[in-house]
Amino acid sequence: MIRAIVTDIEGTTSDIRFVHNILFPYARQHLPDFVRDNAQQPDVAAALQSVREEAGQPQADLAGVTDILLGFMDQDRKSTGLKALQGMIWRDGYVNGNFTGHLYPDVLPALTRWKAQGIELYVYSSGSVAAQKLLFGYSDEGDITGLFSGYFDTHVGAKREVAAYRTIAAEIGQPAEQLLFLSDIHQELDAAAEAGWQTLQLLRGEADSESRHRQVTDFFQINPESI
Ligand SMILES: CSCCC(=O)C(=O)COP(=O)(O)O
Ligand SMILES: [Mg+2]
Repeated sequence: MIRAIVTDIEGTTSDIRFVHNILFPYARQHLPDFVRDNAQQPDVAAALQSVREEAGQPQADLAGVTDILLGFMDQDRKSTGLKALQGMIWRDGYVNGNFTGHLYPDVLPALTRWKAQGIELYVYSSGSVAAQKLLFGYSDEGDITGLFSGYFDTHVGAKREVAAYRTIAAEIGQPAEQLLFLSDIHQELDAAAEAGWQTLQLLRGEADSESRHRQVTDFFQINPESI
């Protein structure tokens, strides 16, 4: 019996093209000014220092750390410091109405149904918890953050690491076999399965013949009672 569902965002609840064609370019465009204007704020300073350490350049000046961040963006590196800064930059974009968080049309009805069935809903994304709350708070369907009982980001570990799923299970407080992870990336599902979780792969685009996980093309095909 599934007690909680944990969902990925990019490629699962939301179109990869929204993240890569809207969010990432917005963050890239505003990053230099944001770093220059906010570097003294404690949360920004902490994220910048984390990026410097991750790059092995603890003394990098603001121009240097900005270059490091632009390089991390080019690599789509799931850096906790970069992700924190992206979330801070996206806030203005959401609040000013430049964009809303993309949701596939099947997502809200399914989440609402599962919640009504007594299943707790959580998010696990490489995007920071703040960025997750913005995407769902300013979504195409309005503020749907009330559906979620909690959010996890790379502070619990990377999404391809088994330990991250053990940590999340402990925080949710349910046995791993009663947790269902939804993701488009089979390597993330491999890690969750190794931690004892149930898994389902969302195929929103291309097929994935290397995957050993059950596959669906939308949330409507998911019945937690039959897993
Ligand atoms: C929170 S929306 C932005 C998502 C993001 O920054 C990202 O890197 C995608 O990560 P995911 O783990 O959702 O695939
Ligand atoms: Mg994904």
